[in-house]
Amino acid sequence: MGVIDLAIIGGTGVYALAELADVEAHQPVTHYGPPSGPVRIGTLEGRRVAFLARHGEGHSLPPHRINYRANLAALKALGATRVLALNTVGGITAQCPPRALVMPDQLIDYTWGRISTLCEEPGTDVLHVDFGDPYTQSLRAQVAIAAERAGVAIVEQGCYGATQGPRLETKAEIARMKRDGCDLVGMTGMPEAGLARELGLDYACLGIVANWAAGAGPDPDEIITMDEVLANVQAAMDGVPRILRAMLG
Ligand SMILES: CSC[C@H]1O[C@H](OP(=O)(O)O)[C@H](O)[C@@H]1O
Ligand code: HPA
Repeated sequence: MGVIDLAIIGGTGVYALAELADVEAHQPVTHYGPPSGPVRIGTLEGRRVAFLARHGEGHSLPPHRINYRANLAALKALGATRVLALNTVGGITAQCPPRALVMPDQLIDYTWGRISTLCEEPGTDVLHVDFGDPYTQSLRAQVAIAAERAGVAIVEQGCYGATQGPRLETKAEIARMKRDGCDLVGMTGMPEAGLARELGLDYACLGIVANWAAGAGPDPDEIITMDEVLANVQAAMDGVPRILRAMLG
């Protein structure tokens, strides 16, 4: 098993990485079960890169049904040590408008009922990992430098609020999250980040802002549609391969 220079987890609207060459599909089954779909390993800028679609390539898994443990364990078993998570998000604060790319440095977990740790089964070691900075600072720095080199604007700070979904939030929930200090809202940021830490993986998140969160935009009564979400993700994704190339090149 060779080294993987970078593993990418794609979220809503990002089901493949077209830039990868010489792609091979791997179907690992982990101690925690199978991941969301095949892990596709190919080359980019001459480096080995893995890609996994978090919700499955046909987007068949809602956020609370994703086997986050299997996804991360599969990437690790295949040789990944650093993981860049792409997360489609709603923007809550003014610096996070639709189509912005935002790399959070903090998160708040509002999810419930998900398996959120490796220490579930009897006999496994009890882990109390440090999580004060939930994203790996060195990887965040690499992404920031790459974005600058590539000339792609990203917001380098923010707090990601992870909600349970799959429904979107109420205006009151978003107002509370804003008071709590959240800049972004998504449904998959946890337990993924916590599990990555337990597995000893470097992990950072690049949030792709797809919409204003409920009540947060200039028109507080705007209805959030999947058409809007997917169109904005597609537009904002334009800069992501350039960032990846600059990270790897
Ligand atoms: C309105 S789309 C909601 C859906 O998109 C995000 O997924 P991901 O983080 O995997 O890109 C969000 O968390 C929800 O799952
Ligand atoms: N809320 C939660 N998750 C999301 C949103 C949102 O508004 N947009 C994209 N993913």
